[in-house]
Amino acid sequence: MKIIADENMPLVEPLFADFGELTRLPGRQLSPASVAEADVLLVRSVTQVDERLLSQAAHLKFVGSATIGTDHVDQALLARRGIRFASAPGCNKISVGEYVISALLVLAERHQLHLSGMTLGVIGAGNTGTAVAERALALGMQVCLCDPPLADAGDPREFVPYEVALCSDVVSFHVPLTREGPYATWHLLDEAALSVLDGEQILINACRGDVWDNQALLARQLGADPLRLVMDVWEQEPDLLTALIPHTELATPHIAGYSLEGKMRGTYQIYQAFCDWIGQPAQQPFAPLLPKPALDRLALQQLPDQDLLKRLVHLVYDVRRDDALFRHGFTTPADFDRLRKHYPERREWSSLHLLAAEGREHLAALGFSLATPA
Ligand SMILES: NC(=O)C1=CN([C@@H]2O[C@H](COP(=O)(O)OP(=O)(O)OC[C@H]3O[C@@H](n4cnc5c(N)ncnc54)[C@H](O)[C@@H]3O)[C@@H](O)[C@H]2O)C=CC1
Ligand SMILES: O=C(O)C(=O)[C@H](O)COP(=O)(O)O
Repeated sequence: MKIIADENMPLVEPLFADFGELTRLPGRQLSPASVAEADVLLVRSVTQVDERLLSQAAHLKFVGSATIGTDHVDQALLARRGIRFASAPGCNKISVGEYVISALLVLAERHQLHLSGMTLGVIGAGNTGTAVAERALALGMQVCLCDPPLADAGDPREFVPYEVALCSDVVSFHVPLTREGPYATWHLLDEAALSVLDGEQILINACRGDVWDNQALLARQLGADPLRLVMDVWEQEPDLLTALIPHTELATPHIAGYSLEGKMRGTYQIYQAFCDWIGQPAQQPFAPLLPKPALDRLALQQLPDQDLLKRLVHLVYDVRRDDALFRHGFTTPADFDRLRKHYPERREWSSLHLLAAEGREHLAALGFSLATPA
């Protein structure tokens, strides 16, 4: 079996080498010729899996994308050609949740805001949106959810219309990119939506760049009442509207989901789907594949208040690191891909085991691991 895999996927060798001949290639440069002989294709979000790419791939039987988003894959084409497709739903939802909370803690300090009591509108209440909502609730924020598809499908949670969610102090977007249908998300934040916002509001995009009209946003930022923006994703990555960057509070190169755990879970979920497809049990367990974190144990001597929580969160992951790397290291589209390829290790909060006498439920609700006294 010939397996072609994106060079930026972790764990491919230990999980897939036994199944055939493995070739690793840069995902953005995959061409019809390079995948022509493939039986199995393993990609990330930068590879457009479409008619053109698969035009010579006569033997292809399985495509796996180690990502949550699937807008880069023509799934109807794969179905027509009888090619099995698997993505990795939820694989990096914790990473996205932690990115958003780190960003909120940074902005709260910068603008002297008290998160507890502030309102958060979550647009898209699936895996990542829920991960954000749960952590924000644990910080005392008032959360409202906007998700018309789930509301229409009878999800028992309470939902508000988009216009209502847009009035929140913080509005965080977690929708898939869709261009058609009643719930299309392309340019969900357009000139009209921007016109109802005021400059005190914080807007976060950690889903897909095209969900926000970047030109309309730049026009808004150049006016008298700019918004407080946190942008992880951009229209036309990696060739983005660079003029926007100086008008953001935090800017990063599409790494919200890049915790080590999140990336590894993505490959692992594809491995599970692949094993299921070939009718074999997934032999390898996930936990032993994760390396030990540099910092894994800490004892707390006081109740974890907002300030201590902020310090704990930023001990594990501080979004300002990624913002600084991006602001200083990004000039050309190639830099965008380089920063992503050489992304420094980042662990999830659960990698830190806290020994705490008080506030254990609160720490657990945020996603830290609790250590048991020796
Ligand atoms: N920046 C990054 O690194 C990452 C970005 N993503 C992006 O985030 C997106 C969301 O991820 P998940 O939450 O895991 O997906 P999900 O599929 O679990 O949830 C998406 C939710 O959005 C809702 N939705 C769809 N159209 C909507 C609309 N017009 N208005 C409001 N809600 C709408 C859906 O009903 C669904 O509940 C992914 O599709 C992916 O594109 C995901 C992971 C990492
Ligand atoms: O999972 C998703 O969806 C994402 O957006 C990924 O985190 C993006 O990572 P790459 O696939 O572009 O490496």
